[in-house]
Amino acid sequence: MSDSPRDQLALQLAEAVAEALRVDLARQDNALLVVSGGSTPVPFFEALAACELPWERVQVTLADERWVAEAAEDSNARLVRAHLLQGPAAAATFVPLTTADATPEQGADAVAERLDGLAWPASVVILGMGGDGHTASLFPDSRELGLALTTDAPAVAVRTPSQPQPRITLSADRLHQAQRHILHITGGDKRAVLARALSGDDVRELPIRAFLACPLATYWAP
Ligand SMILES: O=C(O)[C@H](O)[C@@H](O)[C@H](O)[C@H](O)COP(=O)(O)O
Repeated sequence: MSDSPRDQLALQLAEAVAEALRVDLARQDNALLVVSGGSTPVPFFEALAACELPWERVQVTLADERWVAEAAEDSNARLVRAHLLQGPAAAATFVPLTTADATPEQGADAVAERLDGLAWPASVVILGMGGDGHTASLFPDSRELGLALTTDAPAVAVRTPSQPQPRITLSADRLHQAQRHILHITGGDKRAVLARALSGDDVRELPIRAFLACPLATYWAP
């Protein structure tokens, strides 16, 4: 791992997450980690995979997923398997968010059942953020954003004009069921979006706002 600010941030974040998991595993049988996809998390995944943990007692799931085959380039499950579930970390229990169903609407109930069997509240939820203030797949232009922000169902199928594929996302309610919330972002543009989010309260404009009062630890590097 290089000594670039982003790689150093990934290392810090991995150490903090590993310590949080250790603390929780000292008092419970299993600990749940919820991670986001996209490009930002890759160095964090690789740094966390190298951390010493009782991985067989760690559960990992996703904050959201594109409804594509796991072999697809833009599958978040593929990203997690390729960069996090490697070496000793391969012993973790990974729960993906897609099924063999053709659509997320058809698969949502089966995904909800899988999720309910995990060690909620999660030890840590790692959120990313897009330039439009979306997090997980809570997109400002999703028809289902209102539902995803208000339902107590664990997962919601979402279709978003700005996104090429249908997606499934953990609901805001389920994402709130965590002991620690971390926002992992990089670059000046996202820092500016976060500053805008902090200066307003319309969650539908910038859905990341649904998590700013969690409390939310932000890990940012230029
Ligand atoms: O499935 C996804 O894409 C993520 O869960 C999404 O919410 C991501 O965190 C943001 O889009 C940021 O993505 P980048 O890290 O690629 O900028």
